[in-house]
Amino acid sequence: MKKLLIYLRNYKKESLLGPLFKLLEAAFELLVPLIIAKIIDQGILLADVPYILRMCLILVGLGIAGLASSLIAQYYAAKAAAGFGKELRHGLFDHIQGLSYAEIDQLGTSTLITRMTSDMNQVQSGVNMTLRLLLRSPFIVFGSMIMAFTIDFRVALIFVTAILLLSAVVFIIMSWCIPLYKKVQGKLDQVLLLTRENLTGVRVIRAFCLEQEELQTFQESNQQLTQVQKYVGRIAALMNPLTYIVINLAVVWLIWTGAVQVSTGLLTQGAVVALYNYMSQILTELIKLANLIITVNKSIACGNRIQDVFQVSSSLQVVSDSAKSSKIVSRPPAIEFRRVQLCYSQTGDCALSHMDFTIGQGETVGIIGGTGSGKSSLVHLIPRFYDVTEGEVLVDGINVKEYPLENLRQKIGMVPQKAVLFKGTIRENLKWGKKDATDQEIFQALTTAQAEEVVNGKGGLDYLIHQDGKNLSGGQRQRLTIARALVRQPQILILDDSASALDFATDAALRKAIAALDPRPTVLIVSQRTSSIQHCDKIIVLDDGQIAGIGTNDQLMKTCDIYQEIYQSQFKKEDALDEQA
Ligand SMILES: Nc1ncnc2c1ncn2[C@@H]1O[C@H](COP(=O)(O)OP(=O)(O)OP(=O)(O)O)[C@@H](O)[C@H]1O
Repeated sequence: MKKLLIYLRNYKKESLLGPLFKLLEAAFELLVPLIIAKIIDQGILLADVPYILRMCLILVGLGIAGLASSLIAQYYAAKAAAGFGKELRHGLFDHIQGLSYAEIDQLGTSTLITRMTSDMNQVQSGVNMTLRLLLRSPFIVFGSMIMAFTIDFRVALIFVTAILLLSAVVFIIMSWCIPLYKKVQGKLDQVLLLTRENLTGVRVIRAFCLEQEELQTFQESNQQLTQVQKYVGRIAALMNPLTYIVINLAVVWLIWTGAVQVSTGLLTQGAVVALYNYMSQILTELIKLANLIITVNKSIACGNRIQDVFQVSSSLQVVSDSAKSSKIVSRPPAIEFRRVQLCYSQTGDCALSHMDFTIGQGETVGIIGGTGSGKSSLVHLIPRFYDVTEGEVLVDGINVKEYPLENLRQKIGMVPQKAVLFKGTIRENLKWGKKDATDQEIFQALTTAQAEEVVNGKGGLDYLIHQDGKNLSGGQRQRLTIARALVRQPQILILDDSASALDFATDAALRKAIAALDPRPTVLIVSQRTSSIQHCDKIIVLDDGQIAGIGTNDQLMKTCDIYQEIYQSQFKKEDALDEQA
């Protein structure tokens, strides 16, 4: 958590002025009981009305000065906390963006969202409250005690006893609560995970009539969260009654001792009232301090969760110097896999092994294989979404690890399996491919992607896409994501099963348009359909993470059993469908 405080560096002035003005406010407050004592002992006792009025004016002055100091302190503390929150959020977001898929998979998106939102808010309010109360409350508590000592030594010992007892109560309750706050945030992660999965998968859940089961699972998770929250809440709720008991006993003891001292003439009535006021101030401040400690502890628990994310460093070792990556190699293969192995976890089986092949410049290569055979894993290695466990992946003759990440990814147009679009206009979405793309360039890409009619049908590039592209069909989304990748005119175009929602005719037209591009990119088409890849220059057949065959359609039909099986099963099906039609 301490390391996060670096994000306050641009708010040093505010972080200093906030607590200082709070101290000033506290100092004014500490003077009030003394003035009241004077009004009682001198003004009321001697019936000196002008003196009473003068003192009342001083009280009003102290009140106004205290209020002004408090407002200024709140302003600076809020400014520092909001600024801290903004910079920390920015820093965390930036850090997460730099992580590879492997770390993001390992952490999980739900917990990252909780850490970016709920944890972040908690840390921000912790900083705000700390700046306002961390100095003020102890200052009032010890200031009141010192003031009590200046009034009467024996009575002041009551203060010392009360403060020691109160500190013990606060300490015990806090040590009980702190570990539980972390647990609460963990349970919150689970609830968020379920919420997220249910909201994104709502159609599937309804299609399978699983609403009741999902509701049940959610209720169980929510119940667990509530139980931990209630348990912590009950312990934390002990704080106020216990502190009130201690303080009220101390007040009774104080009034008793004070009354005895007044009757023996050792203390004035005004002094007893002042001591009583100091005791009340201590009570108020200790309650604030206890709340501060609760908030700070929650913030520390949340801050540590954020810190944990910062501690996860990216496994992608990125080079910043582009000298090596820009060296000229004469007509190297566009892509080369050398003895590549990829294992997602150290213990589990490898998703890919013994991958050895080259893809020439401008070649169109199909990648086919059963479900889970490693097709997506293979193409993810090219833009370095994941790093190989063993071997090398080369682009234009250079190991992908030797490229600055941006240079490498600039070369590649990636169309992922899931067509993801963002809230915004079609134009904004397509400009993700190339920031300064003109409408003409966008329309060229749309034409190649067979998406021009989609855009025209929606009234043009200013059509507003809803979150996750919900107002578009699956096929429309796919065409737009293909166009987005084409806008940047990539050297390498990867279509990861991204034409699955297109009908055969559109799929064929798309392949034809891509083949006609000038300059012609190197194209990798991942597909489950033989019809989509059979005309490729080369086809790589994967089986259980290994290469089962490489060659053209004709070669593979003679040499690769797996390819023959896939081909025959699909063509029989398509023939049957044709007959039915
Ligand atoms: N992020 C990941 N973490 C752990 N294992 C993964 C991850 N992604 C894929 N795998 C595993 O790697 C293997 C290959 O998966 P991959 O997605 O590459 O297959 P695929 O051929 O593209 O499948 P499909 O055609 O169904 O999309 C599978 O066993 C899968 O469970």
